[in-house]
Amino acid sequence: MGHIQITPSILNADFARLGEEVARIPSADWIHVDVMDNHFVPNLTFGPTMVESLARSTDTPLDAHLMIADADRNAPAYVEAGCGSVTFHVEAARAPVRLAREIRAAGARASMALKPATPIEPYEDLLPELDMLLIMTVEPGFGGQRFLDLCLPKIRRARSMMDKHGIETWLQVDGGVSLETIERCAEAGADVFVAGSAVFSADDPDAMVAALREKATDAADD
Ligand SMILES: O=C(CO)[C@@H](O)[C@H](O)COP(=O)(O)O
Ligand SMILES: [Fe+2]
Repeated sequence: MGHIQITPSILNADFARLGEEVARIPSADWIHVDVMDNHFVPNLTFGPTMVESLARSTDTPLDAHLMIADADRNAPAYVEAGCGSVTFHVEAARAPVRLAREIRAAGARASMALKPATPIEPYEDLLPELDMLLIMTVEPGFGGQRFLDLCLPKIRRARSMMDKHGIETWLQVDGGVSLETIERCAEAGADVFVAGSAVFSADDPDAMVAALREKATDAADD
């Protein structure tokens, strides 16, 4: 398991003041940017041009979560836009191995996401091709949804597969992560935590990042 990292999602931030919003969370390890195309998910956010501007406005690396169709064709633009990590959904990729290799070759960390109903087992042999696996803990598309406990066994199974293969792939969880749910995720083996509404609805977002980090670290150490 890697060290605990907190990656706040800007989905619930004020899009008209994104630079200032990101500046409110200096202790974030990454900034999680949710790209939605109103096709793969029923919601629309922003594309590579805006992501490129955001990348230029902060020293914190960007973690792009692409909820877009035809990931094979569309994902490389987010490496070019300056993201340090690019996550595509396996449900939207025709050739996930080729795409992961392309993202790595272009200079970013390659990551693959699974929706709650997508099993991990068919992808076990593919894990060494990835720098990170994202297990969604809500149906992708919206912030502020309730955490799905039914995803916890999949997180445990993914962590044992990684241990079995002796690989350092990070295991990220995304959706409904809060002070109430983060311990369960860390105990199950997650080490990278996306939190959107928990961080941006807090009076002090950076203090919330610290509180989430402390809870996850304590749970992972137990
Ligand atoms: O990818 C998504 C939603 O599809 C997430 O990144 C959410 O934006 C996280 O928000 P919260 O569930 O933490 O409010
Ligand atoms: Fe996300």
